[in-house]
Amino acid sequence: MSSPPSKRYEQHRFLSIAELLLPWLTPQELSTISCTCHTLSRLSKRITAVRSSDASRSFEPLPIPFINTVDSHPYTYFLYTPTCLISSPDFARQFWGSPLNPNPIPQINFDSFAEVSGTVGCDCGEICDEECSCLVLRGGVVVTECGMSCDCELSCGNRETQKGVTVELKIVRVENKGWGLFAAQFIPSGLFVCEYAGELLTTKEANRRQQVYDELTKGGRFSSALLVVREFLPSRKACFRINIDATRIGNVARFINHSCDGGNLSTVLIRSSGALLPRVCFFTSRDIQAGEELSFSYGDVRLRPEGLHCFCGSSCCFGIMPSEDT
Ligand SMILES: C[S@@+](CC[C@H](N)C(=O)[O-])C[C@H]1O[C@@H](n2cnc3c(N)ncnc32)[C@H](O)[C@@H]1O
Repeated sequence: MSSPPSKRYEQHRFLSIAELLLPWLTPQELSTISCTCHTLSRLSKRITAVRSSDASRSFEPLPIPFINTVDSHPYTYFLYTPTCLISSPDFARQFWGSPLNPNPIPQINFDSFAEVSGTVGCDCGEICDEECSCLVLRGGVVVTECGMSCDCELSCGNRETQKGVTVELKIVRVENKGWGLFAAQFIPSGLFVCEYAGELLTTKEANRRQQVYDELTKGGRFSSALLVVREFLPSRKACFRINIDATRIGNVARFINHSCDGGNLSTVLIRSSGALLPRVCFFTSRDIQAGEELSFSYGDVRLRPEGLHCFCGSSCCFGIMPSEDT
């Protein structure tokens, strides 16, 4: 007769299974499970520490930590995507914060919707130069990059916004504003910081969600990140609109707060060869020192008495945040 497994073996097996399962849990679920025994409580604490050390969970080239000296929130939970996607109900959880495997190979199914089949890119070879047919400048700013239909590699110089977040950033808890995105190094003017990534929505769905978010915001303690960007013709008529919701699925750009003076970031719509839609990208509009908060203007201020109070602190602050008329 074989002897029963030792207590040590049972404990080891229990821990191995817990280490595989717990990184899939939300903070609420982790907190509930951590009440059940010391082992799970210790493991939950280690997962929380790993999560706070990198909001990007290795999707970006550099870690982007949460720093909080204001209250007890260690991090905000959301699903990470480095670029926009069309969400599906299957994408409901993401493995995040395993102490044993803190840098899993990120797996996201980048939808083929994004590619326009049959388009022709450049044929420069591995690396493009200023003669590249994909390169389009508007007001000195590159607005068209190489893309899926080109032969060049990701290392090509005309793909500046496709390499993820390459400047050091941190997410800092700010009095009255929740989290904010901050520079953790000097960033010169005109440099790419990050894309605004999240779920691409139809205007109908964006309107529906905005109403839900407005209601939740009234209850306090809820922060949404639904961005609407419009492109205008020289006649000032809007010709294109893109709705990106980073509230549930997004990237670090979801932490950028509003500033009434326009902030220190400018928004540029970048198109790339073969891609169906442009991407909303943030570039520094002036030199930014290490430790400065990054911000941009959320849009026209419509002074509504029920609008959120603005704490941007700029000398031209309107006192109320712009409300997007979606
Ligand atoms: C895209 S999120 C920015 C990140 C957010 N602070 C957080 O903690 O997740 C937008 C929300 O941040 C807050 N926020 C942004 N800018 C603000 C400002 N200037 N003053 C007060 N709250 C601000 C509002 O709650 C707003 O709905």
